[in-house]
Amino acid sequence: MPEDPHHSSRGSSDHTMGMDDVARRVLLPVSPADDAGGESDAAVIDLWGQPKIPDPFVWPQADALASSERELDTPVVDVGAAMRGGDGMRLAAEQVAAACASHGLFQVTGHGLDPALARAALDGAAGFFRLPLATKQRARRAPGNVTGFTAAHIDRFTASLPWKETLSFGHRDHRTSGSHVVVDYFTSVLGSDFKPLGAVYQDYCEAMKQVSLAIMEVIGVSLGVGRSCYRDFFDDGCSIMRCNYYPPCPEPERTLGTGPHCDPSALTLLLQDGALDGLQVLVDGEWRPVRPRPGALVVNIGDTFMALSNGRYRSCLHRAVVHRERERRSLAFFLCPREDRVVRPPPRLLAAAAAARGQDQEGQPQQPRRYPDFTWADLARFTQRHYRADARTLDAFARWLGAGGPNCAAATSASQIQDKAHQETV
Ligand SMILES: C=C1C[C@]23C[C@@]1(O)CC[C@H]2[C@]1(C)CCC[C@@](C)(C(=O)O)[C@H]1[C@@H]3C(=O)O
Ligand SMILES: O=C(O)CCC(=O)C(=O)O
Ligand SMILES: [Fe+2]
Repeated sequence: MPEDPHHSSRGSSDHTMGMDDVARRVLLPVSPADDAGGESDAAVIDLWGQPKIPDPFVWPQADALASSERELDTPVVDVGAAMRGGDGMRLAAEQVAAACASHGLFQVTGHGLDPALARAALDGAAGFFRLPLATKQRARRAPGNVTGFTAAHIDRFTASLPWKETLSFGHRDHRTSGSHVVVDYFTSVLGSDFKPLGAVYQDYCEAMKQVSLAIMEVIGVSLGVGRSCYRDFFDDGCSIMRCNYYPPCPEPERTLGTGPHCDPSALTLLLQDGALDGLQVLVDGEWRPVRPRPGALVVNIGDTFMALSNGRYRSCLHRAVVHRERERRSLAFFLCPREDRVVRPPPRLLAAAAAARGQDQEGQPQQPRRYPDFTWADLARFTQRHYRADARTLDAFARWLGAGGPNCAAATSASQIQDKAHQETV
């Protein structure tokens, strides 16, 4: 790491900073007017050593309610065996179909991710979040943009703040883009000292992209549209990589690291660090933990894929809790289509579904569509500018599009129907 993490610009350089000292300060806006957007002045609040969490971090009771002790039963899919075809693919497709039709989450092994690269990516995140706030702020997220560094999303929201820091950046395959976009991002916003860290994440993203495409082959088989249908759709996609850092929290039962939501993207590959759990999925009214399995990636369906499967595969409703004594890190790779690609279920999927219901001959040649056509650019804009991603993003987005979407003033008010606590503009 280019800067000495033990030297803090946060005024606490008189003690040695360890892992547990990372990022216990968040930015709080000076006045409500600062929330309107733009590069506002911000005050710094030190969370370290506070006996209680500041009010904006307190989540409404319903969201913070108890977690179940019962681990979620998730299939472990060997994607390496699936790629070899035959029984491996058949079994994988069955496992994926069952998980995605119920809660939308499964785990993957046989993915070929180099453990040394996984370790470098996790350690790189630990090192980054240990840096002085002023250094991290060089990558500060610009208003309306998903990429960059944020502390508790304080620049976007005023209530139900998540107890976390994040660093997000876009990825486009080196193969299709011809450039190393992640390396370029790190060097341009953080400086050339960060080129090696950028290279780690460039490699990590390339690996995650390949695993995602392999999973798309399995998903295609599981939905009866063949191996290449969804793989080809995402081949030239752009994705988002997010490093999540959850500091220890004095009142973990009153706040959340990441609130209840469905990922707006298509597919998420999550790497959890160590044995500390935090990710939970809502099943039959209970928040069930997904315990980290050594070497496995957690995979979940997002809203964009739910639309691409015409609602057959469920976007996974999940959240992340925090801990009193221990910090937690996770790396999320969000697979997204190319911004301008139209998201609509493949005709073969709609026809097969209609045939299964005996409607292919006359009357209704295709299964009715559950969601309108959209582009990832529009959904991304909706979640960054008009709506805080939650459990109902896709339906709210469909209503917003119905009211005119990005081109219509009325559409903005349509996006404001939701719960005030969850709806803030940037
Ligand atoms: C497109 C996106 C929006 C969020 C990041 C992501 O890339 C995918 C997941 C979304 C998010 C994590 C869902 C929970 C709420 C959120 C605000 C967060 O707590 O980080 C979401 C992200 C966002 O930055 O809007
Ligand atoms: O940290 C986790 O386990 C989950 C994070 C998450 O859901 C997200 O970043 O979208
Ligand atoms: Fe998520």
